[in-house]
Amino acid sequence: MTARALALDLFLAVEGGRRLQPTLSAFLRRHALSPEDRAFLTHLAYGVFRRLRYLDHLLDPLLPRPERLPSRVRWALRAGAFEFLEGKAGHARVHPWVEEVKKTHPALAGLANAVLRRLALREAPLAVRLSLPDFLLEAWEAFFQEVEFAQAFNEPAPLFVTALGKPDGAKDVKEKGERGLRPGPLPDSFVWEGPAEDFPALGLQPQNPASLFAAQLLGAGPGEEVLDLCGGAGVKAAYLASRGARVRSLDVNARRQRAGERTWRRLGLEVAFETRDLREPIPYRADKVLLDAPCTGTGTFRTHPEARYRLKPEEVRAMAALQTQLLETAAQATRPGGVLVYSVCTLTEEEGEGVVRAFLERHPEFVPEDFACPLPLLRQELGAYVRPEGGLDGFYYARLRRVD
Ligand SMILES: C[S@@+](CC[C@H](N)C(=O)[O-])C[C@H]1O[C@@H](n2cnc3c(N)ncnc32)[C@H](O)[C@@H]1O
Repeated sequence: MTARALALDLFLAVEGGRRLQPTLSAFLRRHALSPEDRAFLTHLAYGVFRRLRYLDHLLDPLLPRPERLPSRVRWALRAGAFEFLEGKAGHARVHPWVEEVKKTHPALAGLANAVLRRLALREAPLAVRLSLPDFLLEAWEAFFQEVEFAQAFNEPAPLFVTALGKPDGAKDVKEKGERGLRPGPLPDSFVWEGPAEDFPALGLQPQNPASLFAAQLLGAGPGEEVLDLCGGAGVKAAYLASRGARVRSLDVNARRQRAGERTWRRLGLEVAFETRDLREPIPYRADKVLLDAPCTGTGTFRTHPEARYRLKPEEVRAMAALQTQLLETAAQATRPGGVLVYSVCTLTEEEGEGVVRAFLERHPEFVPEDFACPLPLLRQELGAYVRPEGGLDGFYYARLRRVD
């Protein structure tokens, strides 16, 4: 099977509701592709979904009824249009996609050929050029007073890894420099320049620096007790444990927790996992509490490009309501004098400052603390929003101290 045929299968699977990243990983595991084909399939998959709205904008005027075209043919045209945007020469991009169309819809091969040859750049509104939902771009313009940062969601990112293992793991990793590691934007964060490896065997964990900073912001020292709420597979918990904290990680998803537990055990890290729905109060208290809440994920549109076409405005409100409930549990679990860090990998006002502002009005026993963030920021007023540039995910953090 050609990489192009696999790409079309992948596009159809994602159109059918599957998530791009795990589906692509499964395809790469299942099919024996050459390194060049693996790279091509990956590039095509992310590229097409990152530019989908603009690709349709280029194609639609050339198609009498785009919505009536068989899906597989439409995806072949989108992929051909993506290669056009990338500047690939006509013969190298048109013929292979026409051949793919011929295999399943021979009667449409002529149309595909004509459309791919006639492609031309067209003016488009900003949301179309960036392939983002109108409502989100409007909200960002109003809240951040700019939207240029969103261009970065369509650019590839380096692979960031965090050094785990012993508290001096970063030093060990620097000594492994010959493997192609260079320093990232935070302590213990590195850029991995080689092909993917068995990272836990190297004491490394793939992790975006913006995600790592949420754990670092907690400021948990060796021996300190930490509650990691909505801990998932415990990526942040593992980092905190590697720095000597005693971590209890709670999440409603037992499957995720089991996967994390296996990984962290290999690294010799101890994290106490417990499965709980955190909309209910919990019987634990700690001086350091991290709530890395579920969210709409708009800050991770680079790695989950399909999510932008699925997001509905009402989901932002629904997530903010859930985050508000989870924050109540986190507040109860924070001891007087303790620190509560709230983080989300999204850039909406409602799920960031909105949730925290309403929380502070209900809870005068908490005050927001200023903090320095070494990552580039979009806004720092009540908490901070990370600018998603240079491969960083967009994140929001607030650091709250319980002062009663
Ligand atoms: C942003 S992810 C957490 C990622 C994790 N902290 C990490 O660093 O890998 C949000 C998590 O919230 C969990 N979650 C969603 N609703 C929940 C609930 N009602 N109670 C507990 N956990 C919940 C999800 O299962 C998911 O793992």
